Amino acid sequence: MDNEYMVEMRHITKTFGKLVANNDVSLKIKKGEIHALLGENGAGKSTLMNVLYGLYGKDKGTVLWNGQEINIKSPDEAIKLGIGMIHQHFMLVNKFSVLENVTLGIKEGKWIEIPTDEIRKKIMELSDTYGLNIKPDAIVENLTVGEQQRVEIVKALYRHSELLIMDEPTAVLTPQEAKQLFKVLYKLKNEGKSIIFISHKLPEVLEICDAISIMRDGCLVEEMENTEDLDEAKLANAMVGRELNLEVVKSKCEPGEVVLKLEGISCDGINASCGVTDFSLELYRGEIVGLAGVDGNGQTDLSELIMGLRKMTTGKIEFLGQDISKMTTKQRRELSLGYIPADRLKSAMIPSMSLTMNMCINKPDQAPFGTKWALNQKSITEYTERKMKEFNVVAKSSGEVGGNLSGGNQQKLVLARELGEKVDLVIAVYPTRGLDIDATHFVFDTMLKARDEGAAVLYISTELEEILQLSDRIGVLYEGRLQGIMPQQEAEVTKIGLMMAGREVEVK
Ligand SMILES: Nc1ncnc2c1ncn2[C@@H]1O[C@H](COP(=O)(O)OP(=O)(O)OP(=O)(O)O)[C@@H](O)[C@H]1O
Repeated sequence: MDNEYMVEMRHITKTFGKLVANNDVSLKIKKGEIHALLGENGAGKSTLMNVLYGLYGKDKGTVLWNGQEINIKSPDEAIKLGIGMIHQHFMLVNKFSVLENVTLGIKEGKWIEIPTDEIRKKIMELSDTYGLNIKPDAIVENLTVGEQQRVEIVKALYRHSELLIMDEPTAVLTPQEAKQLFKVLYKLKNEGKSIIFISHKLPEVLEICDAISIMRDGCLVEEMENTEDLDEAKLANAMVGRELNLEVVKSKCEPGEVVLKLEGISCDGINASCGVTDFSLELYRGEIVGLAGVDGNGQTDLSELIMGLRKMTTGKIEFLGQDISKMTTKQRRELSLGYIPADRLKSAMIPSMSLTMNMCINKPDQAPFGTKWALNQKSITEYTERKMKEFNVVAKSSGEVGGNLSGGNQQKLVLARELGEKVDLVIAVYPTRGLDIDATHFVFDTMLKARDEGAAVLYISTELEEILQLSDRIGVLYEGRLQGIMPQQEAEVTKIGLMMAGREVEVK
């Protein structure tokens, strides 16, 4: 008999030592539906999906695929069944072509040579059918993040996936790319395929999902159909189990002296990035300057240039009146500034190291962490545990490795390290990416607190809503240039939108 459900997970329990990441969770996914899996950071969503995909073994429970009980022991087995998973951090080999990535790991029967022409044809067919716009011979590192995600989709479809698990697929996409992705998802759904959609962005969940399951503290607490009367507040409250205050309260901006002065700074792009061209900006004490822009317009280049991680080809950088243009990154790090880089797992922390080591990583030779001769483990642990409490970092212990924390807790640890002491300057790039509502508001509060204590904050984000809520002045970055800057009161969404698309708009 044909089964209504593509997959049923029954009473799944998964523990990591004493931590119960999934506690008796039951989840049913119908054929031909987009099913949202929601929950705060650390609620257990990724763990449940990793169990389904065979990355983690379960302690208890059963999984049914098309009504048949199965026991998936590896991703290979999951893929063979028709389960595809697209992780937040893509699993592509950057130096390889799309075609090479698609075929990676496939054993084509008895073929000695891979039938390249056939595969190329098939990729082009899939790309056409689903409007993915993917060229089989393009090299992955030259593709935008949106294109790389579409390569992941092609890869899954090439392997005949019937169920696609997508872990925060829009976190790295521009609004336009997200819309394009939704079209692909609708098409897949209309063909009877199912999608599990993990997201922290409630408007898009309400826009595209048919059903919603909510996890909290490892348990599945609610399942609902996406009906007319459902709204963001209801979802948010169900996720956290209490009424949330989502208001951003800001004191009046009273700018002081210039903290950071960027005078015509430039750097070349690397890989697919556009670099920075002749960028000038003064940042004052006690203000937040929000820098809006579509991803890939030089955001990372700019922040890395300020931090001395990139070679400056023109210009001058002053910090509190001192020319720091020639300083090394280590010397800049010793100034009173906090830097939150865009890529949490690659640039902000070392996932395989403990939280204590991640806490002292920038200044291991300084108090309270140690001297140039030795680390003071006791003092590092005490400091880390105190800051973890202050910044609500939830982890088994300070000895836990960073990679085992949920995204929100990783980011809170980075904030605790960078803004745990009073600073004069904050450079934050996409600081809320992948964070749940509560953690996002924690980031907002931390930024506003730094501003109120006299820091100048450069807040770089692709989320216009956030920029409008937090900033005192708003600039737009387009192809590595400052397209314009205006006081928050004069910022209109349409005006900024046009500037983000590279249009010249008059600003006072
Ligand atoms: N490999 C692991 N070893 C130890 N603990 C882990 C491991 N993976 C996850 N955890 C823990 O299990 C809990 C659930 O984490 P999980 O990543 O499933 O949450 P999530 O809901 O996906 O969060 P996010 O929205 O931040 O991605 C967290 O407390 C996390 O620290």
